[in-house]
Amino acid sequence: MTDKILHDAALDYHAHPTPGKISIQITKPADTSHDLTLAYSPGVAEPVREIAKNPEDAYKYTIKGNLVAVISNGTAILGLGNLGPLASKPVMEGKALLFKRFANVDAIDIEVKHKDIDDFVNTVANIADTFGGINLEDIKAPECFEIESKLKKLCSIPVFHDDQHGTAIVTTAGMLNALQLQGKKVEDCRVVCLGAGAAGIACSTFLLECGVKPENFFMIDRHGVIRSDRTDLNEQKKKFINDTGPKTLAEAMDGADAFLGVSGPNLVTKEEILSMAPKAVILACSNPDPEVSPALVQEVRPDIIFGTGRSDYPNQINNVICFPFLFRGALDVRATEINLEMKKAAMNAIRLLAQEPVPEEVAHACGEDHFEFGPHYIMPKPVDHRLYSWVSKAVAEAAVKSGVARAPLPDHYLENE
Ligand SMILES: NC(=O)C1=CN([C@@H]2O[C@H](COP(=O)(O)OP(=O)(O)OC[C@H]3O[C@@H](n4cnc5c(N)ncnc54)[C@H](OP(=O)(O)O)[C@@H]3O)[C@@H](O)[C@H]2O)C=CC1
Ligand SMILES: CC(=O)C(=O)O
Ligand SMILES: [Mg+2]
Repeated sequence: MTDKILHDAALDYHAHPTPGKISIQITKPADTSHDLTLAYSPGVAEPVREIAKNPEDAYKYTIKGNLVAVISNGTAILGLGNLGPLASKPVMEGKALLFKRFANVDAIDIEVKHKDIDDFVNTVANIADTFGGINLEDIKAPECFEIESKLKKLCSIPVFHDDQHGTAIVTTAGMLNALQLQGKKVEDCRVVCLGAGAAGIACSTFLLECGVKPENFFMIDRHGVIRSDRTDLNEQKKKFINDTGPKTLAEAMDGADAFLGVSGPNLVTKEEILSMAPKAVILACSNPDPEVSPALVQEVRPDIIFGTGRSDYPNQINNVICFPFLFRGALDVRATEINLEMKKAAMNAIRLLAQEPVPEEVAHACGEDHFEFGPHYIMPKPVDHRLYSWVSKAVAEAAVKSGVARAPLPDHYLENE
């Protein structure tokens, strides 16, 4: 598809037949005066009184338990930058669409104008009880770290910054699978991460948690490798200081086994790709335009396993493969938070599902005849219905096991055991 055709088709899709991508539907009869007596006055007073006595009853009588707020301030919209809250609305509506389509989670977008971090935090904290969970989205670093940490303390429902943790879960699953296919041991690999923001810091933390050695790991921002001789590092970046040699992206890429891009478009050169180790891995996740073009990598280094954040190339590495299913599991057991155990469970479920035989209908939905675990299929497709049971169940079980569930595992998770 040319850029012009995509531009026109995307605008047409968003504008027609009704503007936007989501709407609200009613779930109870509202046709007769009896229906209205129950739905509104006087009947509605009964659940009001019950919830006033016992706030947990909000889960019983309202949509709360299946409702997620997708909240942004528009400071890091995909890889497009700080374009403000209103411009982020199509992305947030998109996340709501994905929540509903893939995991039957009702989600509503909220775009927040604010003066400072506390203004944003107070706005979100003051409306948090409406929802069963909060998905923070496209909030730039380093503010996102303070925002998430303050909100976690103030809210009794899961607060999850998707660009940090959803991205960390999918990139780690993709990286581990790709390295396995290339016959490389993660603990021996030299890994480069371009991007030290919301996604970069969280992805790097998770990769180190899952076996990458700190001495083999190079994080890079606009000013080069994160090293101790830099005077401009924030506290999160300082955790990734590596003084073993490289100062630039080009130096770090020389001999690297893996590259993770969570930065911006077209930042990696042909020479840098050529200098990577044999059978390397590149996950260029910047949206909508990756750090390096798939065509270039295919042309100069066909031995490299390559993934992007987009759905129109093989190996989509995008947090859509995680967040709908992760929240499904968390909501199903009324988890109070999304902890490390739940994130690891999601990562492993995604990673292992990719190694299973793929139903034909999944391949057909993606315009292909067949998918098989290999260089062009390292991750499950978002349309794979098995993500619902695999990831949600793993997350719910981990929540119960780690003591953050307020409800038992629902029966439907136990049915296939
Ligand atoms: N595929 C997926 O699922 C996801 C992809 N992403 C992508 O990751 C990217 C970053 O998102 P996010 O972390 O939320 O944004 P942030 O604004 O929090 O972080 C951006 C990071 O990228 C670095 N960066 C930007 N431009 C350059 C450059 N020219 N050279 C080197 N480093 C650069 C910044 O460096 P500095 O610190 O010096 O400013 C910063 O560390 C976006 O493109 C986004 O689309 C994000 C989430 C999910
Ligand atoms: C996918 C996503 O969340 C992003 O690019 O910001
Ligand atoms: Mg995002």
